[in-house]
Amino acid sequence: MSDTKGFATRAIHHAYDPMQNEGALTPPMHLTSTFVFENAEAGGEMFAGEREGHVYSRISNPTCALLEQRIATLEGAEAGLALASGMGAVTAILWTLLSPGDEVIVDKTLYGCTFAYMRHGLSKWGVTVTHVDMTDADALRAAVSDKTRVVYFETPANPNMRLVDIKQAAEIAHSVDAQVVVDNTYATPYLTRPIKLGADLVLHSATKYLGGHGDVVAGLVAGRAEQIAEIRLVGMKDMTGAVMAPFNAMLVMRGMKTLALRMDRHCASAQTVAEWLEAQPGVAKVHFPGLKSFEQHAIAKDQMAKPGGMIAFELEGGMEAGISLMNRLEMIQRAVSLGDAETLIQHPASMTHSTYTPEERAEHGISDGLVRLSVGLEEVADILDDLHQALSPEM
Ligand SMILES: C/C=C(/N=C/c1c(COP(=O)(O)O)cnc(C)c1O)C(=O)O
Repeated sequence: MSDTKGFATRAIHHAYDPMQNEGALTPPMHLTSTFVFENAEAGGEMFAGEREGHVYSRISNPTCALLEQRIATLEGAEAGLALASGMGAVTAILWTLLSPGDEVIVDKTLYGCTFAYMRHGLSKWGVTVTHVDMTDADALRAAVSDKTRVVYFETPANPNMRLVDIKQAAEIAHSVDAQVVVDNTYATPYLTRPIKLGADLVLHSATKYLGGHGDVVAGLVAGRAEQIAEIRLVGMKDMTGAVMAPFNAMLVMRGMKTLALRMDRHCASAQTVAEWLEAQPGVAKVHFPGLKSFEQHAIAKDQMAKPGGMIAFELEGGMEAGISLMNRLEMIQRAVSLGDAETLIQHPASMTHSTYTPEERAEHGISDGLVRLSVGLEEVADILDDLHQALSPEM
């Protein structure tokens, strides 16, 4: 399938020909841990990198290889890499790129475990981690130096939705030859393609929108072929071992076939829900890229094809009101993760971002009252009804 076809078509057909696979419409799963060499010399040549082919599934696997080609084409990258989880992707990249004495500059708001890895993992190994509000270009410009190896951020940021201008951040990072690593989990390549805007590497928790059905934990990376090969052989094979199982690759590929369809629905419903929430008297603030009140609304309109399916909001009654709202919901599920068919709600301060101390949460813009909503694929009227009854207990 040539890369000239549209997004949804490539998500379904790219790099797979049924007639090369016994006519099977869906790709076969290679549930094998190892691969046989035709002779001893061939085995030696493969280990030496002198011969193409699969050696062992902790290095590569044909089912994962097809998924890697799919994420590469959707992100507009040369190559892709499939890993066991989003954190597998984060750690495999950064262990490969960074050495003691290096500096990584990260945005002020990161997913909780990414924050913990940066703050309590990398920094133990002599890497300096500096948090910067990357929505402020002058702050980023002032922070980079010749010791900066990586500039890292999420787009939008989990959980408060802050949006970094990718093109601008990449220009600043490249002015000191730093690598730009963007976590595109929230937007997906359907809404934003960071490589087109100057990023060097893109990563995903494919657990989320790409898998899209709450049935797999997985990670993906996309970027230049040479760099992906290095992350595969160093960060994935040796330093983390965070490899994706072929069965999980099948689940993610199956999810990706409907990514465009699902994102259209997530975005449309989230816009309706965000506007409804903003009009409710008990709601103090709604953070959603599709709202005119959103701080980086102009960047969102420019950088995102649609505003996404994630909303963060705060109630007038703060954390107590947020917890009570969550406990009164009947259809919307109280669960972490995001990007599923089911609408999910969670409380970052005590759940996904509990890795931050209260002081760190205050410093990083994660208020105790913040509630995070992953708007699912149910009828939007049913989502609104559930929120309405939970917000107005006297009903
Ligand atoms: C429970 C998990 C949540 N998030 C995860 C996550 C990861 C890490 O992805 P794995 O969970 O390792 O696939 C990486 N990058 C981003 C922007 C994420 O949101 C959550 O927020 O609810």
